Amino acid sequence: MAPELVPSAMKPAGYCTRPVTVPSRAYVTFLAGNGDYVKGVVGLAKGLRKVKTPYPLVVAVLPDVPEEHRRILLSQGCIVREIDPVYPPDNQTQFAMAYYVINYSKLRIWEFVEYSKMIYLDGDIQVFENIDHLFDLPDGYLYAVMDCFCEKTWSHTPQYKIGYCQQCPEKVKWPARGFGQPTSLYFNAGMFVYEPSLSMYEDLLKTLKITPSTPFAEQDFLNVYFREIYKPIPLVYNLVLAMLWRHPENVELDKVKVVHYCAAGSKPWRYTGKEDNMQREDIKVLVKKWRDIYNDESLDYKKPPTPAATATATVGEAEAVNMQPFLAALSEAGAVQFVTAPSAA
Ligand SMILES: O=c1ccn([C@@H]2O[C@H](COP(=O)(O)OP(=O)(O)O)[C@@H](O)[C@H]2O)c(=O)[nH]1
Ligand SMILES: OC[C@H]1O[C@H](O[C@@H]2[C@@H](O)[C@H](O)[C@@H](O)[C@H](O)[C@@H]2O)[C@H](O)[C@@H](O)[C@H]1O
Ligand SMILES: [Mn+2]
Repeated sequence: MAPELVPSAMKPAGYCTRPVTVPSRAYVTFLAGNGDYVKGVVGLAKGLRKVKTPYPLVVAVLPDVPEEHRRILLSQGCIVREIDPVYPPDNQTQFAMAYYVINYSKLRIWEFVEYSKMIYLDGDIQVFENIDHLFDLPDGYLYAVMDCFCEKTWSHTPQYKIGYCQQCPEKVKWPARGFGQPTSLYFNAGMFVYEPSLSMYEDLLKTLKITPSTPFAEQDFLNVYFREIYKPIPLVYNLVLAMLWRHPENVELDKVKVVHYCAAGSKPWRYTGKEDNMQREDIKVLVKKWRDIYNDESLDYKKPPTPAATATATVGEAEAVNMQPFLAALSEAGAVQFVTAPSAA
């Protein structure tokens, strides 16, 4: 994006004449603990390199991430930023997964205001095709892919109990009576496009303090907080693996750009094939695709040459994407109203 110049009419006397550069963009992920998720983040860093994005990967690490893991991430060209944990208010909630309590710390990424726009990706996500064009989506919204309510992890919810899922709203309709308002569109918080903002960051933390925690932890919280400005984007940007067996009619696997290895047993770096659905051919193919990138030494980060040489070097030409057809297609997708970019005029 060209640096913004301040129009001369607006320049008070003695105003600095250097161009005001627009803050930059980056991908961001979250790493906690000293376990094997660091492999997920290394895989993500190499996958982003493979699709030739010019934008860096920032890794928000909790204090418990060991020095050795931080060194590995730095050696893979990541920007490592330590964050303090964020804890939800004490209450007796039963999280869908006990470790979800650490995921509230994801909220710290709203504080990364040196970036004008960021794409958050879980450490168990892989980007197989360039998605840089998402950075050009109109500001003022949070963009993410709709989740699925059909896995057992949702058995605590009313929608699961009646077999309702937003992925197939016609199959079992939300009952007119007795169930209150239908759940507004609900996104998977493993991937989203957002704009860091200190005021929003402070409000998020203030709001969290008075919000009882719920089974899907920060994902539930983010869905409530952003319900007015959430804009769904197609599932090609975050294939929650359960969609393959829950809603195969909604999935065109060869068009999928981003895969989210969130189904039980699907984390590629510890896949054994023993859990339900893990012997499926498509799962085996997707795990191998992830492992091929992770093991590809040609995708390891190479320190750029001396500054003089880097003045001209390009990190890799991500193809320029004209947003209009993409946005028009989103809206034509029909199922849900997608935002369209304001006309160029
Ligand atoms: O021990 C852990 C658990 C989770 N995470 C981070 O938190 C994210 C959300 O957890 P997870 O992806 O396991 O949730 P799921 O999407 O599978 O529900 C992960 O992708 C990691 O980025 C981590 O770093 N260490
Ligand atoms: O802390 C709550 C987590 O909730 C979400 O994971 C869930 C959700 O996707 C369900 O729909 C699936 O059924 C389930 O398997 C999966 O674990 C996010 O992916 C993760 O980033 C994080 O926010
Ligand atoms: Mn995940």
